[in-house]
Amino acid sequence: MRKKTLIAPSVLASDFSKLGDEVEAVATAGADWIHLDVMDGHFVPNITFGPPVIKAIRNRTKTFFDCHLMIAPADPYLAAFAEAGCDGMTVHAEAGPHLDRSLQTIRSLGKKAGVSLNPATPETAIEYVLDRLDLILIMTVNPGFGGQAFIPAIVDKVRRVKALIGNRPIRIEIDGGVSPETAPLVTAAGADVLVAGAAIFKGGTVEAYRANIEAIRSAAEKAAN
Ligand SMILES: O=C(CO)[C@H](O)[C@H](O)COP(=O)(O)O
Repeated sequence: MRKKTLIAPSVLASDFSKLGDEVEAVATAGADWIHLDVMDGHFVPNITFGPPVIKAIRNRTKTFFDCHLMIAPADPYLAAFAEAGCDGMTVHAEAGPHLDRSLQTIRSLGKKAGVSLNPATPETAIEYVLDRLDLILIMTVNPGFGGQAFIPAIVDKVRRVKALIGNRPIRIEIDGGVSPETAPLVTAAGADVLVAGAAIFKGGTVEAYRANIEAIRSAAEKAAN
């Protein structure tokens, strides 16, 4: 049965001077998950935040914290992110030589395990770890910055990943340049979790965030496959 499309606002586009308020606002506005972009200035050319900041905002909502770890190496920090309050942790297939071990560690910490693929990484990189996965995050921009243009060529990868996972209960998440215009392209191809930053964090009020979330959700659901 088709899964309901989940909308995960990316806090990268929020006002960091009031991060707790922003997280609470999008949760109130109907976000299904909160997407937390962790960047290390090494795996990606930008630096954001780590476990102490996640821990500080954890008590602002019970909404699922979807933690996207754009860091290398990831393994030494997984326990700290789990302790800080991440509900799911996604590591990059390109971030280290021991992806299978990273995924086993995430599940052993009692968290949902995800893997992310950069635009240039083929889906074959995850063929042998499918049974360790709860989520596959397909990047539709090169990671590091919000507000970039969606890369249309990646829609074909979404279709291939959907075919690769077969009947496994793995969610397919899209991150980068998601808007009411691009969302239908990826849900038609099989995606069921949409991360969006710039398209949601505009307007600055709960009402505006609700309208932005619903615009993506409604466009996505009409095309969902
Ligand atoms: O992971 C990211 C960048 O590495 C962001 O989550 C992503 O780019 C979302 O931002 P936007 O919707 O503004 O493109």
